[in-house]
Amino acid sequence: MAAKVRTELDVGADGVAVITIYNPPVNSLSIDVLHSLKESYEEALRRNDVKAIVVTGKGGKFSGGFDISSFGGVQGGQTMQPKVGYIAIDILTDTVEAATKPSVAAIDGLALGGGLEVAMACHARIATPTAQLGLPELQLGIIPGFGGTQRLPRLVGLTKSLEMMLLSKPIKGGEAHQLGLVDALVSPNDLVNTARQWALDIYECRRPWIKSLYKTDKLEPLGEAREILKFARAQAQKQAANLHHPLVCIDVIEEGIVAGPRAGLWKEATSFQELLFSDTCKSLVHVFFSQRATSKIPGATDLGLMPRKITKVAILGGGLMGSGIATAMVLSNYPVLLKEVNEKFLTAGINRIQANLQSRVKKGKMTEERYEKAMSLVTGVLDYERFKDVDLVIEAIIENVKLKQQIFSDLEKYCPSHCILATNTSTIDLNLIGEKTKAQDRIAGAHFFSPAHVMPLLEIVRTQHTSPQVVVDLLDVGKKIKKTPIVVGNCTGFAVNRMFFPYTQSALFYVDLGMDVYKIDRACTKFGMPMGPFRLADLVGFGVAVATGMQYLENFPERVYKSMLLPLMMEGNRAGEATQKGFYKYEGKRKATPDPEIMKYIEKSRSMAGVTPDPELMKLSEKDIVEMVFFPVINEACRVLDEGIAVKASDLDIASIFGMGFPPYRGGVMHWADSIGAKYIHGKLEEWTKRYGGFFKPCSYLAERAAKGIPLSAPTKKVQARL
Ligand SMILES: C[C@H](O)CC(=O)SCCNC(=O)CCNC(=O)[C@H](O)C(C)(C)COP(=O)(O)OP(=O)(O)OC[C@H]1O[C@@H](n2cnc3c(N)ncnc32)[C@H](O)[C@@H]1OP(=O)(O)O
Repeated sequence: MAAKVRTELDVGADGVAVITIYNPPVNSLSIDVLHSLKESYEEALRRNDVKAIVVTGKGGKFSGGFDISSFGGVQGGQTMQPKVGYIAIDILTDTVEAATKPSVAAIDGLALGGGLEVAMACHARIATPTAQLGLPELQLGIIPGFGGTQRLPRLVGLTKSLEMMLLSKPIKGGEAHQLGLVDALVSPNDLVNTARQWALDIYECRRPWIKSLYKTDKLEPLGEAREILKFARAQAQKQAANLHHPLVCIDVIEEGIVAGPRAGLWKEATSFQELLFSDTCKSLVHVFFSQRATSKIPGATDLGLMPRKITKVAILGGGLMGSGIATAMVLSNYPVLLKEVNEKFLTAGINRIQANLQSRVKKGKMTEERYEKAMSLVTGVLDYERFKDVDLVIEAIIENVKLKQQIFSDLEKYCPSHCILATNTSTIDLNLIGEKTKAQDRIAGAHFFSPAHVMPLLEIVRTQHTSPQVVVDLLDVGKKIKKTPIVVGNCTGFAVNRMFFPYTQSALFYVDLGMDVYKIDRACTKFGMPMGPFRLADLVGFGVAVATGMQYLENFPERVYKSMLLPLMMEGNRAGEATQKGFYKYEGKRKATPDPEIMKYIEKSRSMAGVTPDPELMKLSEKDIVEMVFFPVINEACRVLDEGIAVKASDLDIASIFGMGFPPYRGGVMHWADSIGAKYIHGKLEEWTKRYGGFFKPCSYLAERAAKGIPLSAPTKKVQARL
């Protein structure tokens, strides 16, 4: 097939024209592909030797949907957009669905977004059991724009279609068949032939010729439909109050039900166009590509290295982190040796893995059989005897430098010479940990986030000595255990915790200055954080927060605010959620209630700090509070970039979303910062430095970019010193 041809038309002796979509890697629907689809259709409709049409995708993938990489060009005005409704109405409704010849979609692999919408415009759909069908457009800040909001409810009913669209959740071929979205399930080998026969059967009136757009049998009666839509609106607002596009999606569906599908198509087309230009869409598309870019690492993944096979993993420490990591590993079928120092701790560790897996069984995410299989992969040990054939060790013991140094020198003795020696430390400099070993090139960080089997981020840390092969291997393990990896350089706190630290630090500072704990948390959650800094401190536990604070104090004394609030509260047996009391009270399961009792600690902390409460702070709006909490985070993110700890700004966006819970629809911390502008951020930090001191001092990277008007995310030309 010539590179320019985007669909291929092949007419068989049976009179069926097979149109194959071809646009690797996922057969996305660029405007070129869509034009070519229209031309292929017109040709098939013109030709007398064609009775019926089959649409399919090349290479076992129907289509991954509209070409997301073209969004930027359209948003920036560099690419011309087709007129409103051209694709959904002119091509898919008036050419494909209204054709005088029947068409059948043959779906293998993916039929997502626009891909599924093309398939739904056909008169029947044949799929393989493993095919994925869905309308995930909302996760990109848009709504389905090729008729999906109208056809999906008519094929599977309102409730199921809302679930699929609002949660951007694809379904497998089997479920699609049960729901009626797919007419038959066949193996990949039989797919196109079955679809050909089906198309001929429709042509010869042996099967019904169905136009999805005008189906009504699956639609709930109007009154019931309105109730379902009302409930969906309430749910959408509850889940993401800052998001507008889910509500637009519901409105568009409603229009089709109330005013008819053609009116629905028009409303869909105009709304799609508007949403494409929204900040939410720009941010979410940025996140889509940034997430895929995290595993492209200069000096590692561009060297042509193949990941080595990791057959056996050992984990040191069966505490919360170690057992979580072990759970993540066995869930992806890695055999795990779990090492502890005594029987009691080992049993506790294994019990934690069991509990993690059992909770999946209870939620219906895992069968008992899978559970047994996963547990059979865990072997508990008390010494290093069985470490002679492990390929990867992950140390997950307490944050004690001396102990870690001893362990790493033991590991060097007992593990084979190719074995990767990784640590899950969240803050300690890797060069310190590896100080007593010679295996410097095999030492790396594999920093998981708690709970490790749930949280999606994996921070892979490399020192100047870590070999590129080790980075490639860890990226591969990360992919296999379904984590989003970011590769960062070595320093205290690495990238994620370095950014995280000022989040709580600034909040503690404002409390000493007179601001209300709960007001700060509320402003942050309204902004879109899953929890504010104080609720988060409760969750992490004050012990961990204070220990981390000490590491920072040692390494970055000039920008650590020495609040006494956490130590004071710990003295009063308030150490966070685990002790049932922290900044909040915890009575029911995880339910946090504000507690006026904390005032006595706050007053003491304020008097020890010797700061005078600032009455100006009481007048701040929620927007101001968010800026005061997050601008120091941006400042630190800039330092992390400047020092070469992170390779690119978009990695920090992903780190902030997956590691801190920063709202993805704001695009991550650096993307958000650029939407505000370096100049404004710099100005504010300067103002606060004058008023409150050095904690806020803007770093040189931020100052320079603000002065020159360069976006904070623009690539830095500096040599990446740490990588
Ligand atoms: C008008 C319409 O209603 C609007 C739309 O259709 S919007 C698009 C709706 N479709 C989607 O949201 C699907 C987005 N894609 C995905 O979820 C996943 O990529 C996938 C499930 C298709 C494949 O996942 P996976 O096999 O893990 O591969 P993944 O690494 O994600 O993607 C492979 C490559 O295809 C690219 N890609 C995937 N979907 C794409 C799309 N719709 N457009 C352009 N490129 C796409 C990725 O960027 C990646 O490129 P890279 O190799 O250069 O990094």
